[in-house]
Amino acid sequence: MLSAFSAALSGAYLPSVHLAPRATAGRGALSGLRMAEPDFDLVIVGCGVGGHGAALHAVSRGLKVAVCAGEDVGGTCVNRGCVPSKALLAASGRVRDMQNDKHLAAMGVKLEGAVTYDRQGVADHANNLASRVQGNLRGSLTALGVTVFEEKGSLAGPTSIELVGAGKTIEAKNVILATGSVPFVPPGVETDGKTVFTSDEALKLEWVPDWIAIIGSGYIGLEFSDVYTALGSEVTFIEAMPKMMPFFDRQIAQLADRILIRPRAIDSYTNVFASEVTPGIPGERPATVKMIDANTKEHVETIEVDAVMVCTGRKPFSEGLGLENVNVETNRGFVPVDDKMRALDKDGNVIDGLWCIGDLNGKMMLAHAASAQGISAVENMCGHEHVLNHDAVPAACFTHPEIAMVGPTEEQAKERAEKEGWEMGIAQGNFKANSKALAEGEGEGIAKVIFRKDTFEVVAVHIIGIHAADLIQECANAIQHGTTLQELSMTVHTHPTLCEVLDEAFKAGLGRSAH
Ligand SMILES: Cc1cc2nc3c(=O)[nH]c(=O)nc-3n(C[C@H](O)[C@H](O)[C@H](O)COP(=O)(O)OP(=O)(O)OC[C@H]3O[C@@H](n4cnc5c(N)ncnc54)[C@H](O)[C@@H]3O)c2cc1C
Ligand SMILES: NC(=O)c1ccc[n+]([C@@H]2O[C@H](COP(=O)([O-])OP(=O)(O)OC[C@H]3O[C@@H](n4cnc5c(N)ncnc54)[C@H](O)[C@@H]3O)[C@@H](O)[C@H]2O)c1
Repeated sequence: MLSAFSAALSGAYLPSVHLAPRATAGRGALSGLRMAEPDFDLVIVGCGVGGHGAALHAVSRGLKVAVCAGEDVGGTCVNRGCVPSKALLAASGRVRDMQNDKHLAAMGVKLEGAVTYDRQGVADHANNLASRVQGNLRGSLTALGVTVFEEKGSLAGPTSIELVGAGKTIEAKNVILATGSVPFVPPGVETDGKTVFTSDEALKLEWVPDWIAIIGSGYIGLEFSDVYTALGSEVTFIEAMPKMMPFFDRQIAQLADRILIRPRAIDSYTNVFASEVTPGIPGERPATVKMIDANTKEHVETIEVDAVMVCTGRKPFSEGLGLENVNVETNRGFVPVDDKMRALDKDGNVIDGLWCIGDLNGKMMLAHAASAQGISAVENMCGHEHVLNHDAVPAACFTHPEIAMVGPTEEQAKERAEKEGWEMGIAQGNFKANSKALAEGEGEGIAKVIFRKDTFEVVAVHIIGIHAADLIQECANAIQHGTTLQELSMTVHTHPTLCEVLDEAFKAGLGRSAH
C-alpha cells in the first residue's frame, strides 16, 4: 500500500480515504471550560512534507484541518530539495554511465559517438518534476477537504494563528509548527546566487562551471559533487572537519572516499574553514575562497574558481513565527520539543496544544522524518500515545553508488554499548560476491550490520553500493520491530537480487555462510 505521503507525491491521492469518526482532539476537547468553538481542530503552519503528512493523517483521523502554506506547498523537499535534486542525479547519473565506455564494453555494449547532454533539458527535468509533485500535493489537500490558506502563519498565542497580511486570526484546538529550514551560510561567505550559491540556486542548473569549490562534504555537497562531476566539472571540496564526510560511519566514509571521490575529478582540503568567499563575474573574474586552518585560524590558501557552492548545513526557519508570544526559547533557532513532538516553553514545560515537527525542531533533517513526526504528533493529539523511534528512521545519500544507513554509526554504537553494558557485534556482506551486482558491473561496496551479541537484535546498518537507498528499508523494518539476526537469516531473499548482500551479512553475524 502507498503511504499517504508517497501517494500524494505520485498523484495517486486519496479522495476515497476512509474517514474515521470525528475525533475530539486535544486541549479544547479535554477542557471542561465553555469557550468559543475553535475554527479548526488543527492548524498547521508550513506545508512542506512534514505539514502535508500531518494534514493527511489528521484528516484520516477525522479532524477538521487547515494549513498556512505561505505560498509554498511542498516546501523545501518538493521545490528546492529531495525532488529536484534526485531528478538532477538521475539525469547526470545516466550521462556518467553512458560516458563510461570501459564499463559498457565489459557488458558488450558499444556506443558510437560522444555522449552529450542538454543543460537546459536536464534543468527542465528537475523543475518540471518539482512543479508536478507540488501540484499533486496541493491536489491531495483539496481533495481531502483541507483548508489551504496562502498566507504565512504567525503565533498570536499557542493555538491562535494570525494570517499574516490578511488582518485575520484563526483559532484551533491544536497547532503544529512545520516551517522547516533554509540554507545556512557561514559568516564571511558572500553569496550572489550566480557564482557563489547554495542548493536553492544550484538546483536550477543555470550553468555548469568548469571548476567549482564545494564547501562542506555532507549530504548536499556529496550529492552535488556527483552531479557536477558527471556533467564535466572539476570539484574542490573544502571541509572544516579533519576528515571528509565527517558525519558518516567512518568505514563507510573511507570507502566512499575510494569509490566516489578519488576516481573522479575531485580534490579536497580538510580541517580548513572557508573564512572569506567573494563572488566573481562569469568569464571575467573568478570567485575566490580564502581558507584558514580550523585549529590555528592561520591563512592556509586562497583559491580562484569559477563557482562556489555553499553546503554548510541548514538553519531553522522561525523568522516571523511569533515564538516570543508563546514563551518559546529556541536552541540555535530550533524549537525544543519532547519525544511526543509537543513544543516546550523556556522552562521546559509542555505548551498545551502547540506541537513542532520537521526541520524546525532539528531532531532529524529528513523529509520522511518530518512526515513521520507529523503523523506521530497527530496520534498524540488524538489521545493515541506515540513516540517515534528515530533510530529506526533510515537515511540515504543518492550518489552513484548510493550510501544508506539506519541507526547509529559504528563509533556511536560502540559508545552506546559501553554505556549500556552490552557487547557489540559487526558482520559484513559484500557487493563483489553478489551475482546481481556483478551482472550490473557494480561490484563495489559493502553492507555492514551492527548488532547486540546478547540478543542478536539489529542496532544499525550502513551500506554503500548500488541501490543502497532501497536496500536499507529491510534493515529499518528490522530495527523498528526488534527482529533478530536469527529471524532475518531464516527469511528467504530472492535470488539473484542485491538483497542477498544483506542475507550474507545477517548470516555472517551468526557465524554462518550464505553460500
Ligand atoms: C538539496 C536538498 C536535498 C535534499 N534531499 C533529501 C532527500 O533526498 N531525502 C530526504 O529525506 N531529505 C532531503 N532533504 C531534506 C528535506 O528537504 C527536509 O528535511 C524536509 O524538506 C523538511 O521538511 P519540513 O516539512 O520540516 O520543512 P520544509 O520542507 O522546509 O517546509 C516548510 C515550509 O514552511 C514554509 N513556511 C516558513 N515559514 C512559514 C510561516 N510563517 N507560515 C507558513 N509557512 C511557512 C516554508 O516556506 C516551507 O514551504 C534535502 C534538502 C535539500 C536542501
Ligand atoms: N539525501 C538526503 O537525505 C539529503 C540530501 C541533502 C540534504 N539533506 C539534509 O539537508 C541537511 C543539510 O545538508 P548539508 O550537506 O548542507 O549539511 P551537513 O550538515 O550534512 O554537512 C555540512 C558540512 O559542512 C561542513 N562545514 C560547515 N561549515 C563549514 C565551513 N565554514 N567551511 C568548511 N566546511 C564547513 C561541516 O563540517 C559538514 O561536513 C542535512 O542535515 C540533511 O539532513 C538530506
